[in-house]
Amino acid sequence: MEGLISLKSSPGTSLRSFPSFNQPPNSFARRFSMDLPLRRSSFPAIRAQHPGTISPKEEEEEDALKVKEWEVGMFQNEVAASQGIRIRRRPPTGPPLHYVGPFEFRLQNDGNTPRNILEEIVWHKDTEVSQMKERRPLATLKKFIENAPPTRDFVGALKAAHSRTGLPGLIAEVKKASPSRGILREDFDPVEIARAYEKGGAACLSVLTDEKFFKGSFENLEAIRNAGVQCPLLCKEFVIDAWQIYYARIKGADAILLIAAVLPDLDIRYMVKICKMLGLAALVEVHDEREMDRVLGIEGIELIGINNRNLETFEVDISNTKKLLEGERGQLICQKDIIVVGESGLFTPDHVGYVQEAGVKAVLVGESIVKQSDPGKGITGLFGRDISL
Ligand SMILES: O=C(O)c1ccccc1NCC(=O)[C@H](O)[C@H](O)COP(=O)(O)O
Repeated sequence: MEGLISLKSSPGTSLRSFPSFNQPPNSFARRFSMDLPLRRSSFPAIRAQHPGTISPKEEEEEDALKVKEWEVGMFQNEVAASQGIRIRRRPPTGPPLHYVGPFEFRLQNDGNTPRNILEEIVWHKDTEVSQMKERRPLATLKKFIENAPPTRDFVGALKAAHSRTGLPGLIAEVKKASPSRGILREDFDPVEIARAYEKGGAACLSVLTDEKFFKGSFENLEAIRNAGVQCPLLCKEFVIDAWQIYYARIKGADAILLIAAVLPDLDIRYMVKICKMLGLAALVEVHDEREMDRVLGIEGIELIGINNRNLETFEVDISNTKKLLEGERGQLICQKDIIVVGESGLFTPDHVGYVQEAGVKAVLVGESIVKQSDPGKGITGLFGRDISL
């Protein structure tokens, strides 16, 4: 457990028992992680419609639910840590003071400061997603899905491009900015860039939907889909909740990213199943051997991305792809017929050749092509030849 929690009773009050965070994770955590946000969402809505109609008892219930939700966050952190995941799902300081009633609540650890950029993104995402869920509950999303156009075959498009060109199939990224590089392109028109990529021979596109850190959006994803771009689309998000997968499907995604550095095994298993149910491909991203071994232990994975960028330090090293595909891991990947995508830091035909030699059948590239005045020609530069033919 991260640090110590001290609960001091205020004068004249007795100390209520507070659940231990070291209880084994069980259905409790799962139940709350799925149901709670939906139940919570009704409270603010009711309050908005009927101001002043929430009784003290209901308010107490709402607070109790928020406390439970915070406990779940702590469970999730513990489960994740046991799998070597360093990213904590939520800040360790817990719910605001009034949620714990009469107690003074303090954490004696490193407080609310994220340890690295990935953790900062995840903490922000947690707040963002709960707000989005309140505005559009899952039940509403499910209705939209019934009328959504069918998904396109993301993995099939990569395989077809690889067989056609003899080169890794390209997932070209529509990326305006990044935490490590800042703004990559000032005159950023997502649809124009997507069309240029398609014309340049990209098999699939990756569209960043995170607004705060990457200046992307779900509107960009939707606009590209509605513009008639044929390449299947990857929703490049920081998924922490199954709700986001449903939302991505509605906004036109054909595939979605799941990051092993953020998601415990059980979440990956569960989310991969949801993706299948919705007709989406899941690109499960790993960065080190431990993450690769965890993901290889999960049934039903068709697509693994090896990120050459360490998302905690920004360090990029393309030899990471080779390292993770050597020996038994590479053999197991072949046996399981998994397509591997080499991600990040690819700028030249030599780089592409290097990761292809290591065993990838696809590459995911952003910076080197999005920065070119004609991103389609950027693709020709990246591969050393025109791959649209
Ligand atoms: O790109 C970043 O700075 C970054 C920081 C923190 C988390 C994720 C980040 N990038 C996501 C990606 O991995 C890349 O957008 C993608 O692989 C393309 O990389 P590149 O070709 O190097 O732009």
